[in-house]
Amino acid sequence: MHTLAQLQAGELHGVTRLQLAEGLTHFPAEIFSLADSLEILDLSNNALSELPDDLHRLHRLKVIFCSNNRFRQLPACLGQCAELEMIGFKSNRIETVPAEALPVQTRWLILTDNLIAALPERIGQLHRLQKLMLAGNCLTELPGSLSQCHQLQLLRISANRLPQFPDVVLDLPQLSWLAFSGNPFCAERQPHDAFPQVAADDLYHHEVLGQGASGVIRRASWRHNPHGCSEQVAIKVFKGDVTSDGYPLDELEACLSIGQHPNMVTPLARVTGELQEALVMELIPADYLNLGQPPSLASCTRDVFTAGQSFDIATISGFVEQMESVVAHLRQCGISHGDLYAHNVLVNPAGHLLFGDLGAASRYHHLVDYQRQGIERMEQRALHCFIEDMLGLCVEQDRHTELYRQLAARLG
Ligand SMILES: Nc1ncnc2c1ncn2[C@@H]1O[C@H](COP(=O)(O)OP(=O)(O)OP(=O)(O)O)[C@@H](O)[C@H]1O
Repeated sequence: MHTLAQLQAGELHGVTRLQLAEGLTHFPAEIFSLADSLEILDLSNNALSELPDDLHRLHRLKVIFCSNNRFRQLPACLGQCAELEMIGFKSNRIETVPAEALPVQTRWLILTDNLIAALPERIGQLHRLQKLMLAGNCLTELPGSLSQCHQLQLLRISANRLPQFPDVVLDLPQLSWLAFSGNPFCAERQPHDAFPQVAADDLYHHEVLGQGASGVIRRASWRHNPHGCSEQVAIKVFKGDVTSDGYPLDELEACLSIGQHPNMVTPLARVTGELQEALVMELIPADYLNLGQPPSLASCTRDVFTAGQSFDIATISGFVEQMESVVAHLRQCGISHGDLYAHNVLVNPAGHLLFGDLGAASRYHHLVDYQRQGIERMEQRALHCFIEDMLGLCVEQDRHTELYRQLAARLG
């Protein structure tokens, strides 16, 4: 994080990345003094509603974040920025997306949590678009031209007003991660009356174990254990706000719909009588570690892995087998995960895998055959990316084994 004072004093000369969050109501003109170096501009968490028309003078600008501001329109000046590839305007009040605001070279467009009712057909000209985040808007349809975005791999359209499943997404040859829950065409959430319920004061809440976009997870133990669950459990208290994957309540709905599988964390009980929804689940032992890290700005739609991380081919084959088994289970439940990534996978030293994060899950059992098949093809593509990533982590001496060849052959 930088300060306006540093910028005005000329202390930031030569920086490639600038981050200012000081309640700004106007774009500070001093930013132009960084034009020869600035590549990433983060003006999130201010009170901006406009950007200067001559923003293109920042001629190296590749990434702009303006989340949590007061924009009502996506600024048209973005379209003039010759190098701009990533645009993030989450949680503004954007109603209008002018065609000219979208640079043709855009790879990653984030418009989550705005008031957008329609997107321009221009979107079809964004031939490099890989990631498109539209959850939490007022969309009633998607532009037909979206079918031209042949590079699109990840799409979020949850929590909108789509009256029917947008068939246009079925034509996207690379689409692998789709989330669409929380639209009028979606199946209604179920009461899940048969699912075990507990009262909030049945539990002691302990330390925070982690924090996802949709809620906070703590260790918990029982004051009163009506269903005879394990003594130590985890509790996720869901936040109310829409996330980039959709509504937290749709995540909860998916958790309550998946039953049990050895490679998923078992949901144990729902907490009733509280203002916020909460779910009690099995506590993941501390020796489980994340298999991958979420994509970087550069990798965009693909996970990144820790330098030096490697596995023998038998372990990798075990990961793939377990992952396939969960995907098949979810398919039987009529749920697409929508975020099948190694960063949502935990593994222990014995090679056991746990697949988590149902934030982007969508129920699709009620859709027609060709739509269901299209959705299953997408999840299959995500599985291929997972296999490809795992093979990339294979130790050198196992790269000529039969097992490696068999897995690689499945990628086609
Ligand atoms: N059952 C559990 N037992 C122990 N720790 C857990 C459990 N569930 C989640 N956690 C911890 O909490 C973190 C957040 O989990 P959660 O599934 O909500 O979000 P995420 O998938 O990591 O993030 P996001 O939803 O933002 O993509 C996990 O990375 C993990 O460290």
